[in-house]
Amino acid sequence: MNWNTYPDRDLLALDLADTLASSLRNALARNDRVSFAVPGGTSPGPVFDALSTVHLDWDRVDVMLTDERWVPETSERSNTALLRRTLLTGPAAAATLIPLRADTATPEESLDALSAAIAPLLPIDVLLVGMGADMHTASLFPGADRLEEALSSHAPVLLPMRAPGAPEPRVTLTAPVLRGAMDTHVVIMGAEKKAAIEQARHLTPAEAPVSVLLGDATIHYAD
Ligand SMILES: O=C1O[C@H](COP(=O)(O)O)[C@@H](O)[C@H](O)[C@H]1O
Repeated sequence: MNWNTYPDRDLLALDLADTLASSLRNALARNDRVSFAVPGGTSPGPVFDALSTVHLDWDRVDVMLTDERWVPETSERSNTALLRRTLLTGPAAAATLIPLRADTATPEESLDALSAAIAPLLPIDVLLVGMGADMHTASLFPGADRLEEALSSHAPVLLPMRAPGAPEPRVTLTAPVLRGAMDTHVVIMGAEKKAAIEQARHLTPAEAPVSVLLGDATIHYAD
């Protein structure tokens, strides 16, 4: 894995937005349409703010989340709402959002329809993921009920996930989908996450799910 360490979080956001824009442009030069998978949570907002202002052929970009919490968009925990607020605005509003949430009581009821929309867009051209201090990435949490299935090389595109560390059910892209991305970036902030990601390399995927995609990834870090 390669490290990019930034003097502060503002510079990280600007520089990472620039890096992602270059990667998207390169992919757009090769393909009619490009898939771009992004995390939710607290870390990526400023990156999305910066990236949303960049001019590129957003109308040829399919944007999807790496994972979603099974909450309505009115919830402050909705990753989709974060995306609409921060990334899918300005020039980037021309991108197509591929939903990871539908209006059913459980993720299981919508899984087939959500998966069918994602499958034709694989492999992911440009992937940005976040990571929790517990070394989860997307919604691949240590101790989650379907983690073993999601880490398998035969895993389906998308799985529901429930975990002790997650207050609501989730849906998540699985390990083979994340690992198959053409260009992978990880955004982390704070010393606790830096120590966690360094430790993750020496642990099993079940203990440290983020380790499955660190091989070719670039880590973007600021304190
Ligand atoms: O719950 C989630 O957590 C991770 C990490 O989020 P952060 O708030 O620690 O930055 C995130 O990557 C994932 O997409 C999200 O659903």
